[in-house]
Amino acid sequence: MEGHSLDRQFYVQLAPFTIVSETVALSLHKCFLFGITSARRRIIAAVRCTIRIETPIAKDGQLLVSEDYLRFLVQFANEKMLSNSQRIERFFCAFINQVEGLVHKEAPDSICEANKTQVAKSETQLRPRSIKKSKGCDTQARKFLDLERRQVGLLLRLDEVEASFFGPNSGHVGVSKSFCGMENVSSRECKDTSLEAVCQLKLSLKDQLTILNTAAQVHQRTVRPSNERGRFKCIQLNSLKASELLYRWGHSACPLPPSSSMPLSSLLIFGGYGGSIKQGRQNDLVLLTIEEGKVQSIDATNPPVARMGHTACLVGQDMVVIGGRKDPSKLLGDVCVLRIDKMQWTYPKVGGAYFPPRHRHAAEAFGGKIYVFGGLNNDSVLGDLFLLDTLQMKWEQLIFAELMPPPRYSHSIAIADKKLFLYGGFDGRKVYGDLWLLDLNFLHWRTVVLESIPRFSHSMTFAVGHLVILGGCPLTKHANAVSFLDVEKLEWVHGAVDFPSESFFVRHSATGIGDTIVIVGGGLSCYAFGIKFSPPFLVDLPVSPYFAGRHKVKEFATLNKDHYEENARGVYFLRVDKAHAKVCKDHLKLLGRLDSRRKSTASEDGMHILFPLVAANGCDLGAADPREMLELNKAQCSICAFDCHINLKMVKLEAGTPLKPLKDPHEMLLKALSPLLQKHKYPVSLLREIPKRWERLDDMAILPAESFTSECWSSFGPVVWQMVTNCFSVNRLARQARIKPNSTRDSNLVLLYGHDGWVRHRENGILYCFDATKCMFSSGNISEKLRMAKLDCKGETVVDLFAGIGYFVLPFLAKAKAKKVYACEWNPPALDALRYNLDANAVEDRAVVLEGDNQVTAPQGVADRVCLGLLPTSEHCWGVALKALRPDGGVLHIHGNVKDTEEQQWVDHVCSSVEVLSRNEGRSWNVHAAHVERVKWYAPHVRHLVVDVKCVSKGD
Ligand SMILES: C[S@@+](CC[C@H](N)C(=O)[O-])C[C@H]1O[C@@H](n2cnc3c(N)ncnc32)[C@H](O)[C@@H]1O
Repeated sequence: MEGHSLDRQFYVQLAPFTIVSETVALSLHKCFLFGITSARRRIIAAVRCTIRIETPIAKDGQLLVSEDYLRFLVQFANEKMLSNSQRIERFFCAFINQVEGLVHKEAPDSICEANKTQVAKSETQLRPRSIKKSKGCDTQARKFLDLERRQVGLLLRLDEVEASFFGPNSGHVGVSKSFCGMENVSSRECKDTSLEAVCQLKLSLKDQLTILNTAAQVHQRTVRPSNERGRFKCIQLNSLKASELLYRWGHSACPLPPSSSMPLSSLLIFGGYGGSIKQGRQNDLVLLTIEEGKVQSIDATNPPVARMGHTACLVGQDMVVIGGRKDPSKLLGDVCVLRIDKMQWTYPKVGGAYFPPRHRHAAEAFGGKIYVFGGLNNDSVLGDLFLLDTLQMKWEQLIFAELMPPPRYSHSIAIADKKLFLYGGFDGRKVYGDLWLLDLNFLHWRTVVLESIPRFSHSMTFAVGHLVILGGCPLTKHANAVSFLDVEKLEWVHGAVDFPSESFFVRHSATGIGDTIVIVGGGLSCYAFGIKFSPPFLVDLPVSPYFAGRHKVKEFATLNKDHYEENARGVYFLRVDKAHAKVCKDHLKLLGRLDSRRKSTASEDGMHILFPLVAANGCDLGAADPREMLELNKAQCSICAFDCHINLKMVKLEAGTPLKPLKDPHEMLLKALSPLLQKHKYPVSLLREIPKRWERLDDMAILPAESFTSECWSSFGPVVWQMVTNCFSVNRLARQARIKPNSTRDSNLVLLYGHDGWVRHRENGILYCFDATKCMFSSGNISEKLRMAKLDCKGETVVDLFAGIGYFVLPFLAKAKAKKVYACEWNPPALDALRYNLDANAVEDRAVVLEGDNQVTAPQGVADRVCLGLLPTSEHCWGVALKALRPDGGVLHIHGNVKDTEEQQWVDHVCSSVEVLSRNEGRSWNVHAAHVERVKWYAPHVRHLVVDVKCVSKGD
């Protein structure tokens, strides 16, 4: 910042890395950039990172912060800048590898080492980083890329562009104007590569696209799949009229089976980001008729909000759209249904479990149900599996005993042969190349250990008996690679598609229709110039010798066939005589073996009860010995009051009774966790540590203190906590503990899963934000907060001697409309939260925060009302409270924990003590208990009481 006169408003801004690049997210994750940008007349000094913080540092020529602070910021920014430059170095090293490959037309691996030396050399030449002035522009030279000299570079121009990067390693490419300029100089074989010359270059859009296409060529040449089985012809559909309607990404594409109204195979494309004139999120429908090669916009009544990153599945005559993102701040969790025959959108009411909003999830329909996995919910990467029953329009969350796929987004799922395949994705750090398989009969996950390449934002579709995987990030590996997974043999084969060089398949859609794959949209994002979309393509598979003659296992018409019928697989029941039914049921429940989604039933002879069993770990229940399976050895039988000789029999009923959705999280957890304990040979008695009740604060479930206390639970790693958070539909998990009996009443909450304990909780229209691991929050006090909120405190001054995070201060101000509240508090985390909450509820102008011991800080003679919300007692502060009251009296709200047999004595004791204390203070007041509020049970036989003590001047 040296050298700038501070004549405008300056900010130090810690802002998100707005290139929003998947490259950047990968290779520069959590990196920082520091720079000064000028936006109109405002100049911003910015440190870019993943969290946005903006600090004004100067205004109208005046520094708003101390020089020391400014120095600290600059030093901080420089540190970030340094670590960032090291990351950029690695990024450029990867880039130059690609460039060398292009220039030498060699495989890049062979020159990697040479490049490292090259980069190191060019780096020494290019340092130090000084600001050079050129005519008419203020330019800071950093590094640059000169293809002829094979040097890496980046130019930072402060007057036009902040800084951006050109990255072949992803679906997004950031190009700074200055960088393009350098590339442009090179491609035109211009000898003058001085910085000044580069700065003065003005690029046309055509030049910019040339740069992008050059990058594409770099990618194309790098792909050489090892076990390549063929190259596939690709027909570009840019002859299509109005094909720019298909220039979009993050959209959905549903194959429509031929029908009387639409006799030809077609694709129905919905939403996404694109647009030929003005780009943005879309809510339009486009029909692509494959055989005719026709693209047309379709009108439908009552369309939903525009979105991208949603899913659309075909169920019968309905296209069911789920979720997506309306804009960066608005995630959607809605279900929109398009009646295809009427082209009419409807919005059914969806019941069942809570389905958290999300985008970049994956969904697939089967048997009238839509399976939805993962996605992004703001910063939370989801790993849940939901099932939407489109007949009943009900969400159900499926909970799994075994390991399930870790959370991710931009992955893909497909269903074939009653198996759900899940592949790839990204969790913000790791790119996944794992393939998971969910058996839809037994709802059992397993991983398929196969050679596969990590990727995300790719596509997966079904064609010629294979799952076909195309495109995705990182681009260097997948630009034209296509992978096939034989769903019967679970074998991979790889091939390559002859795409034209300027096509990029990231966030595109690929739909298998017979032996053809239809690719729509996708592209690359460029920071400086927007998105370059790919034209639509058809890939014909049977031209490859590998696939020629292979039978088409699934045609798209059958794959997408609407079959609502309930899965009629056989279901195993445990038969037990009626006398032992209850104890058997309890034991099955405890083991998590009772399939509570099915009904128990009486046998035909009326003598027995049949309990439906959950299949565990894929074991064949038909072959299982019921006694062994239920761990009914002698010891167990005595524990669970089982008669060892009880007659148990396994019975298979061919048609399963209809599934009832699992609702109770306790039941869901029993089902999910008992096989885990069994597998690791832990005693089933540990299941008693699974909580039956819990509290919810924000997206955190707070479990009772006695939950999951055995060490075995944490020994499983995060998997158990993930299951529990899935069951409660939350992202964080904590275990309650008794509030510390210290003077600050600290929280003892243990965070079991999640990043931090900061929660936002809204109650009675008031926002309470605090760190739940540091500050207590008693939801049992809600009645008292409501009571205080209902008081009419207009014109009153209130003193809260134990303000905490603002439990009562906020109701007094926001609801009871007190004129002023003095808030005494001495605990720093509570003070942070209190100040935040006053501000967040816009009542800070009527609050005075008094930091420190209330014995010292409390005001005197000002209050109409004093609140003493401390447990177990606030007796040591009654004197301070009396002094705070106005000379003519007022009301004290005195809290205390009181034995249920001693309530009246306590009230009498409070009143007489207050009277004595007031007399000692020289006040002449009548003291009486105007009301006693029973707030909650604090412990067995101990109540949290509040007595309203009225002190009235004797003269009144
Ligand atoms: C957390 S609230 C109590 C809320 C609730 N009624 C309860 O006790 O269950 C009590 C707050 O008073 C604060 N506190 C206790 N003694 C104090 C003192 N002498 N001066 C200022 N703050 C005090 C604690 O730091 C704490 O934040």
